[in-house]
Amino acid sequence: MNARPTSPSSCQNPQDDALPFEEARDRILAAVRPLEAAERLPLRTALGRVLAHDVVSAIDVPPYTNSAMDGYALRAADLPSHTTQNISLRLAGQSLAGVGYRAEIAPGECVRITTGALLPPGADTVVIQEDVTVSEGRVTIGSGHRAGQNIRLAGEDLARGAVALPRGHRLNPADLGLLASLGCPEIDALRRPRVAFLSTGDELRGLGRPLGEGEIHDSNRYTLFGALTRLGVDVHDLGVVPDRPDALREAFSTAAATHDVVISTGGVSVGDADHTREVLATLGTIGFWRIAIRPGRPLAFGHIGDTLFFGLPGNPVAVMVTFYQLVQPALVRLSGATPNPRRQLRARALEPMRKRRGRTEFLRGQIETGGDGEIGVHLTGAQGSGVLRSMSLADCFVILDNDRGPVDTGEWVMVEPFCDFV
Ligand SMILES: Nc1nc2c(c(=O)[nH]1)N[C@H]1C(S)=C(S)[C@@H](COP(=O)(O)OP(=O)(O)OC[C@H]3O[C@@H](n4cnc5c(N)ncnc54)[C@H](O)[C@@H]3O)O[C@H]1N2
Ligand code: MOO
Repeated sequence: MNARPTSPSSCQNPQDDALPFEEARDRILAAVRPLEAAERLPLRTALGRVLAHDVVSAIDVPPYTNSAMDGYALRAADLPSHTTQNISLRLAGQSLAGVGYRAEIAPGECVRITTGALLPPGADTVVIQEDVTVSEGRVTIGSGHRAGQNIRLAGEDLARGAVALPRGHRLNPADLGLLASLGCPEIDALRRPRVAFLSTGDELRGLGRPLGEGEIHDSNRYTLFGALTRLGVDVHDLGVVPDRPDALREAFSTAAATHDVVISTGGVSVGDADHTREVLATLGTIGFWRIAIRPGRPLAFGHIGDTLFFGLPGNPVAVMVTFYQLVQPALVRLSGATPNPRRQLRARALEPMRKRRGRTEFLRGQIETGGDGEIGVHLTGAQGSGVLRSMSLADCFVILDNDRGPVDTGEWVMVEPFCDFV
């Protein structure tokens, strides 16, 4: 019996060895061993770096009990006990930020205090200055105050000996401030993954040169540069390599010798000039090379020695989708960082969406929030895997899973907002 002919573009081909998306992602993650080497860095150069150890606070934060407002510090026991009664306290002195009032406040006394100033001994409550009248060295306070109000207790943000930030945390601007508040001038960070990337393709031209017939500008090295730089890895652009097996072999093996990860784009499909897979197979091992996703179906994942190799497809949006969905999680794991869960939200499709069953599709969309707070999503234009403009306009992926068919307006879909990872 003759074999049934299959369409080359079909993803439902029964002989198709394309891996389901989740399996591909899990297999890649399982192949990654996090880096362990650490280096000591001054605090200001540590932005975006991953902590090699827990940071334990050597002090209380705040370091002393202080006032949260400008006003008068007093004993709660002196506050009026009845709702209608006023009290009058003797103004004994002042406590300013940096110059505290050291004496004990006696019953019937209060002290002028500014925000952040040390709370004098004996005081446990602050009444804001707008709520008092001051005359001839006495302060009159009405009702409606609460014992302990407007006080920041020593150690209430962070007690001495507590873990301020855990190993694996990637430092953001707030963390730099937190570490500064603990008095840490430097931290131990994990070594950054060294990542090389290159383009393959004889049609590619650099920027600033006019295009000849059949030539295009190389955009993949720019999207990858941006995405890798944002991720905080150590980035090395190895340029464009010609579509020749010997040139690719030389480029891949040199890159693998000095990098933790090598990413190529182009040449992974079945065309006559697509040599990435065969070259990878001669230099190392291929884990798999076809995934049931769109865009990004041909993707050669493997190893050259200990180096992870990602042969991404050439189409510019396929590069971005496979990078964010498969490469980036692997790089986060390699860098020793605790991954942030990616939030997926349910949104109403604001237009029909084409979808073929049997593969996971990543469409480019924009989130809209209606007056009732309901989230909707529309597409940002043509969804071809070469159309970068619709990627550039997008603020989310619309993720249509394997078993889903075409989507009608008004149906629920899942969206992944870019703010979590792009
Ligand atoms: N007969 C088949 N043809 C194709 C299949 C298939 O299964 N059977 N798969 C298609 C899919 S899906 C994709 S994705 C592409 C992937 O092909 P390659 O990885 O071999 O990529 P190229 O052919 O080298 O390039 C594809 C496309 O992208 C442009 N490109 C490449 N590099 C860059 C770059 N650095 N900057 C901008 N644009 C780039 C290139 O000019 C092509 O237009 O294969 C399909 N074909
Ligand atoms: O799946 Mo390919 O990535 O359509 O372009």
